Order: sequence, then structure tokens, then C-alpha cells
Amino acid sequence: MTNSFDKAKLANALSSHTLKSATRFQYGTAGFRMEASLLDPVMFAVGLLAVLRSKYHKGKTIGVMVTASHNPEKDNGVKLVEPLGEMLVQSWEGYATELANATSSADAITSALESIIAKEKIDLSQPARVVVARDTRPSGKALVASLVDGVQCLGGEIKDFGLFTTPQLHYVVRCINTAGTEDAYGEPTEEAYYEKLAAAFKKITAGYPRLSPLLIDGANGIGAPAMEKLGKYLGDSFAYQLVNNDVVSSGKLNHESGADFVKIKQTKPLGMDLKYGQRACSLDGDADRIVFYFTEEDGTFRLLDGDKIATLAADFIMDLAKQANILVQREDGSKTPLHIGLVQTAYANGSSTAYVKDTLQVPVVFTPTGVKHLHHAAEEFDVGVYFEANGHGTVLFSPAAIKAFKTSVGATPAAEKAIDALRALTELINQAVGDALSDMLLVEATLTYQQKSFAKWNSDYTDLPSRQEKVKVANRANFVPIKADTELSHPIGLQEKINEQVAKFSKGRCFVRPSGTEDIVRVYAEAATREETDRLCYLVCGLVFDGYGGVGTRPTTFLP
Ligand SMILES: CC(=O)N[C@H]1[C@@H](OP(=O)(O)O)O[C@H](CO)[C@@H](O)[C@@H]1O
Ligand SMILES: [Mg+2]
Repeated sequence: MTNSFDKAKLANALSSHTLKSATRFQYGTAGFRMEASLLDPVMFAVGLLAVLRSKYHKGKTIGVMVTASHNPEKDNGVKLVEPLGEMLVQSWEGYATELANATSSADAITSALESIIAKEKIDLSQPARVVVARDTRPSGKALVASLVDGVQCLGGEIKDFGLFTTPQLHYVVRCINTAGTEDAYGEPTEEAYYEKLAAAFKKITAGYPRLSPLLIDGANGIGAPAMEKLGKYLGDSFAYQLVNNDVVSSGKLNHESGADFVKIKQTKPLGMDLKYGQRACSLDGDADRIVFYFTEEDGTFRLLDGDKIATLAADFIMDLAKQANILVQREDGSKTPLHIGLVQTAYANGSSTAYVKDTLQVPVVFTPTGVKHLHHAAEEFDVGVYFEANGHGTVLFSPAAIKAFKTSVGATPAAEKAIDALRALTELINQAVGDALSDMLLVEATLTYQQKSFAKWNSDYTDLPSRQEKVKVANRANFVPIKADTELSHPIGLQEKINEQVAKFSKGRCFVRPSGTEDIVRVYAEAATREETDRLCYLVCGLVFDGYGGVGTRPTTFLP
């Protein structure tokens, strides 16, 4: 066991990355995220932490993704990925914050490192392996270089995969760490990723007529070139037309395009000519989110968001499991039907929750916002379907469920076909993390298998009108969410005022929570009609702004 490191080497390496401003860093919902020009010391600190995390896992490979997802192009960010492709454990988020803020001096960083090494009893004689990738942001390359300095000064090995989607980085991390085991996830290469998805998609859709071409909005980000490559592997099995694929021209990334824009504005992206009868989807800047949409004949925009993707997937998998009569081996020796569950957040549309519970008769679990929370809750089921309303999510299969699919023998040709489809779904769906390309193929495979149109899919249930707004406040830390983000415990008194407003509206629901990724609080509202929804939302925005620290000019939309 070694617990000492070369302090002179650390001090020397830090001297090129010293924090010079008064910025305070915080590892939040999606890692560190801010204006790219501030990130250099953070990247160096993350390099150090990745080495410690790898040594802690006895040399398992840790992933680092450099991206700011749907944020504007000038921003960037970084997040750490655990050996099986999950997000960094919460107990280490504090260490990330401490290290990043200790980059102001050699003494501070040395003592921060020593304290983590002691607390976590890290044996520095263990090897350390780190892999890194980045999205298309122009700032990414230099930030990776700062990370490399951090990794190397503590003697870690680093492999740079260059340009990747976030889910591709999670995929290779899981592949590397499961290689040679019975859970081997695949070859850790970009090509193998495309091959795996394309082969599974072809298996499920073989013999069915192809759907009409899908319009894909690449948000002018990494999803666009990745889609072009995936398209080559899919060949004739999938027809699509890519728009917003200009990753070179600066300033266009996510600009009035991408999944976040489409979800929040409930309109088609810039750069897409969406005609009646066409089907479309939008990826976000790092291709881990997707939403689908179409227009009615009268031009009405219809969004098929994460809630709709979750219900489509859960319904499909339940149907297949029923046809295949899948029974799962339990620890007590019994065999029982597949246990499917759905995980949502407070942002899920109320109609979707009612549909899942009442029509699909599937249990729903609610967690706070942020996929790491949903992911853990989904692991409790044989098949855990989790999606945030914004289109970020996936489906998890338990080892027992995968085993049941592998060993089941169909009693009829129809049952055999359903089993084959279930097996292929476990290959098609990214088990590590929500993945826009994998989710896109999941939706398209389901719709092809069921020969279902977007309109038919949309008619499963009717969304309640909803509105999401942001309020700029002096200190968002004053807002403390409880009950899976549906209520606030602080500031004292605000929740009662929100409740008073909600009670005035038919089917009213409204909650306020601080964002983990932006310096604002979010207000979400639902009610029976569009007018009532907007009124409820803007009344609560006004309440927050006027009584609880609103800053800047009061937006004219806020009520009363
Ligand atoms: C309402 C909303 O969409 N919130 C998003 C957003 O988090 P906030 O904490 O709300 O800023 O970014 C997260 C990371 O991408 C994502 O997981 C989450 O769903
Ligand atoms: Mg994203």
C-alpha cells in the first residue's frame, strides 16, 4: 500500500492550470458545466480525481466526457463515468468539487488530494486507466489536454477517443471493464457500437415494410456525424434524412435546434422543413436525448417526448413478454412473470402517469430530477423503463431477465419470434446510459414491428397542457426541494402560496425547484387548458420573482 505521490511534480503540473479567478466550482446534476474559458483548472482537477477513482477500483477504467450537452456552444463541461458506464457515485461528487476549488495553489491541491486518499484508503501503487472523449465544441480539444496533464502527473494512463457522443463514451467504458467476463458488453470501438445497434435493429425489423424516412435534427452537434456513420451500417433497413448537421460552422450548435429547444418551445427546429405526413426527431448536443414530433393537417405541432417513448417501450416489451410467456427464475427457486416498472420525475406529464398506472397497469416510481436517480430506481425491476420527459432515458434489463430471454424456448412460432425480438432489444438498448441513437432505433423498431404511425402512437393518451419557465433569482440555494422535487421545504411559506394558486385550477399541478445545471429556478405547471396552464405558471413565476429574490428586469409575462 502506497499513499504518497510526487508533490513537486504535482506543483509543477498545476502551475500551468492554476485557478486565477474567484470562481467557485460545483459538481452538479451533470458534472461541471460553465463557460468554457473558466474550465481549464477544473479539467486538471478532474484528471487527478479520475486517477484516484481508477486506483480505488483497482485499475478499472474510468471515463471522462467533455461536453455541455444542450447548452450554448460557448459553454463546456465535464463528467466522470464509472466502470460499468454509470454516472459518478454521489459520494465522490463532493471530492470533485473540493479538488476543483483547490486548484488555486499547490498547497491547497496537495492537501485536498491527501485528504481524499486517506478517507477512501486509496492504494496509489494500483494502476490507473482513464479514457476521454469530447463533443464537437471548439473548446474541447484544449480542455482534453488539461485533463491529460492531470492524469499523467499522478502516473495514470490515458486514451483519447477524440469525438464521441456521450453514450458512446459510456459504451466503451463498459466494454473495456467487462471484457473477458460473462457480462462482456462488446468491442470497445466506435465501429463495434454501430455494428451492434444496426445488427439488433435489423433482427427486430426483418420482414416488415420499412417506415417512411425519419427527419433527424442533429442540433449541429456530434449526433449528426455519428448518425451518418450509423446510417451506413443500417443500410436499407432504415430510411432517414439528416438536417442541422453543420458541426464545423461556429455558433450553430444547439442554436434554435435540438431536443431541448424542441421540447421547451414545443415547435420544430430552425433548419427543418416539416410537412404534414412527415415524421421527425431531434437529438441534443451530445446525443443522449431525443424527442419525436410531427404536425397535424392543420399545422398543429405534436410532440412525442420522453414520457411517450417510455410508454411505447414498456407496452412493446410487455406485449412481447406475454406472447413469449417469459418466466423469470427467482432466488427462492420459483419462476414468475417478468416484472416491468416505469420510473418518472415530477416533469412527467400527468396524463402519462395516469395512462401507465390505469391502462398499462405498470407500477410507476418517482425520483428527483437527473438520470442517475432514475437509473438506480430502474435497477429494481426485471425491466426498468426510465425516461425524463425531456427525452433522456433508457431501458434496463436485470441479469435474471436477460437469462430468461436467453434460455426461453417458444412454444409456437409466434412465441419464438417474440423471444428473438426481446433478445435483440437487449442488444439494441444502451444499458449504460440514455442514448439518442439507440433510443431512436428502439422507437423505430417498435413502430416497424407494430406498423404504427406517429399519430397512432400519439393517440395512446392526450398530454395535459404544460409549461416550463425559468426565474432568475439571487440565490437558488435558498430553494430546497423535497418529495422527489414536487414540493419545497424552503423558503418557508412559499409552498403554501403555490398550493393556494394550484387549488384554483382544474387539474392544476405546479412545482418550483432549483436547476442543477443553470443558475435559475424552474417553474413547471399543468392544468386542464392551455390558458389555465399558462396563467398558473406565470402566477407562480411572479410569486417567486416578487417575493423570493428575483433579479434583473421582471419579465412582462409574469403575473399578476
Ligand atoms: C427539467 C429538465 O429538463 N431538467 C434537466 C436539467 O437539469 P436541471 O437540474 O433541471 O437543470 O439537465 C439535466 C442534465 O442534462 C437533466 O437530467 C434534467 O432533466
Ligand atoms: Mg445531453
